[in-house]
Amino acid sequence: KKSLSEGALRPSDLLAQFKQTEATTRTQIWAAELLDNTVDERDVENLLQVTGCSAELQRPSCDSDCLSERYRSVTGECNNRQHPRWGAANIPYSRWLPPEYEDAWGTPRGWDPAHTYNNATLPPVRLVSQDVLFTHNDNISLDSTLSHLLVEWGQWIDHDVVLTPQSPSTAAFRTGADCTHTCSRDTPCFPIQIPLSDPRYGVQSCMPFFRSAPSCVSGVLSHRHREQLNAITSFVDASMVYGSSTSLASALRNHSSPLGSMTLNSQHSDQELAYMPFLSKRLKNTTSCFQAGERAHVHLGMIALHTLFLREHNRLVKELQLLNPHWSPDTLYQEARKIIGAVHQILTWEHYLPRVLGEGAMSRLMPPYEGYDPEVDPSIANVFAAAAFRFAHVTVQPVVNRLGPGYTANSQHPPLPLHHSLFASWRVVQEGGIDPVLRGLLLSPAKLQTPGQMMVEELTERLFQAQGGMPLDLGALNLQRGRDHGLPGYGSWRRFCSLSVPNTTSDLAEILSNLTLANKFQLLYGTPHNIDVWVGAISEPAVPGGRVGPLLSCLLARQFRALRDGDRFWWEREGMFTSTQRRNLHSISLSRIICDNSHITHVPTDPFSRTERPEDMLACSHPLISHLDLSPWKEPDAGEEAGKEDCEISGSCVVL
Ligand code: HEM
Ligand SMILES: [Ca+2]
Repeated sequence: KKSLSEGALRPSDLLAQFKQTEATTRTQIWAAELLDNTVDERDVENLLQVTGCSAELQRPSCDSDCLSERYRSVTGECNNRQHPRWGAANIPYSRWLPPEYEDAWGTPRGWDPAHTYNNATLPPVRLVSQDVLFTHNDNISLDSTLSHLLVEWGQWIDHDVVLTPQSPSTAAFRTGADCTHTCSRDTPCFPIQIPLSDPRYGVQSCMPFFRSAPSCVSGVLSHRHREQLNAITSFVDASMVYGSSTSLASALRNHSSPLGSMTLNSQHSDQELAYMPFLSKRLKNTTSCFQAGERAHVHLGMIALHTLFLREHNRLVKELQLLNPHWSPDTLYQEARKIIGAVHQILTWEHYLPRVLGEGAMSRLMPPYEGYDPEVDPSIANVFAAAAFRFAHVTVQPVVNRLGPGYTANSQHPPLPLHHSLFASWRVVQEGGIDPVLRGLLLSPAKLQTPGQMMVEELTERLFQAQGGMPLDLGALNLQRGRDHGLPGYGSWRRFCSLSVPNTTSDLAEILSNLTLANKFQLLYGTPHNIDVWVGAISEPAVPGGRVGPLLSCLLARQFRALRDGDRFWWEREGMFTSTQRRNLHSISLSRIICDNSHITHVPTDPFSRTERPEDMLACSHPLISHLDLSPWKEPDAGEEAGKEDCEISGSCVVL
């Protein structure tokens, strides 16, 4: 706690930590960066052979035994047998539209402030953030029907499907300038200029920004432009719990457990319930951080969900072992992982997406499941990672509410400004465990996105401030990231989605149903075509029953549909689960998972809906908070395990 107040880490260090990747990814991006800075084509050929790029560029070989039919690989490789890298960790994002960089190769949009697009220059991103996004913390409207847990679920799923590594170099390649200090654009530094009108002007001349690392395919001569990389599996497979690399998955497992359990924290517990283990390496000068498959310690909401699912895994393996005492630790681990993966797909598609997209858009853009389609590429699209799925940044509350038993305020864990909840594992350990955070998420409403109330100042003015140093601005980062990735402007994406393309301010005012906002955009950008896609998309009024406009519903639905139809291990696919197992899984609820893995005794029937009063919560024993009945997982006596042995040894397959 003490060291946190000493200003030990700068906000940009924390952002780098936020994007921390594993050794496999790091080797690959170092190699890709080396390639990116190699001028001689013959050297490129040689480097491709010898550097960490070979892992990305070679085709993996896929097993065809029955285990590979039954369980996903950790890395996502071979999910699609014809295209074994589709959806896997450490592959480039797919492109739905070709990139529009400032040059043919990969210079970000807005690199040269005088460069024109459609006869207009691009405004500094910080100016857009100040003029369009900035909202005082107390000037927000609350969502009348959705809980803040729904918002957190979005970020949780984001951590399942997207992780863009930033450049591992901290100094400019050409000049050696330190990216955290320089105001010159020199790759990988792409600093965010502070405009004259900015309250920060005079205090700070630039906000540091590191470009996302290039992927190795950028070095392949036939490819011809820069691509960014996804370090984790794109599938909704709970990779943030289990890891996206075999080494991390193995490190997170307790190998001495006969149950196939996950490793737990050996130093602390939450009134007898487990915590995640600590990272073996500490961030410089800070208290310990939790470790999981992915970004476990970034803020209290994520820590709570990570802890919940870690406990749920260990609860499931125990139950499964009681039903099938003959199962090996590996089988128990894999079966629990498979159930947890299915739970994530069900909660996301059945409970989360309909609220975000609205029932109408959901049924139009996400028709009923018709089976696995090996022609569908489930890889994450660049525009989804760098823009579309960031929509929920404008629905985040500025305060993290923490509540005691009975959903009452408690001085041991008071409400926290959001920036005090980031990188604060110690608060969970020292201030009451995960229960107060979960209760806060269940009882707090989401922030409502409105044209005059976009992103709270906790995020635009105080991001990663806790440790001192000049804070970052999440709105500016999102915009700069889109330019760094060469995302085409708003108009191109409207066209891509077969929506009308605004040419004038009045066209835009009609689409946005807001003349003031359209005028602001006109002043900033000069033309609707150039509006950065993220800010244009979040400015559209929501579709009926949803929380995003038409452009976002198109982009989000397209991605989630591909994640469903292109996943060979989709939970509803014939043969994945028996029909009784499927039926039981379908009735799972996040409230039940909270009841089973915390000390919380009362929960809402529907935890993504807003609950106004603690009295509206139901006791965990209430029949509406239904249990997941695991009896269909019981195998008919010993014969089946023999089948599993067969499966592992001879490759013959037994349907569970
Ligand atoms: C407490 C709330 C949140 C904080 C503090 C936060 C913070 C951040 C930060 C610092 C980044 C990296 C920005 C960059 O350098 O480009 C980021 C990226 C992102 N965020 Fe959030 N976020 C929050 C909530 C959410 C939610 C609710 C969602 C979605 C529903 C979301 C989706 C994303 C996505 C998709 C990315 C891109 C990730 C990547 O490419 O690696 N975030 N967020
Ligand atoms: Ca995943």
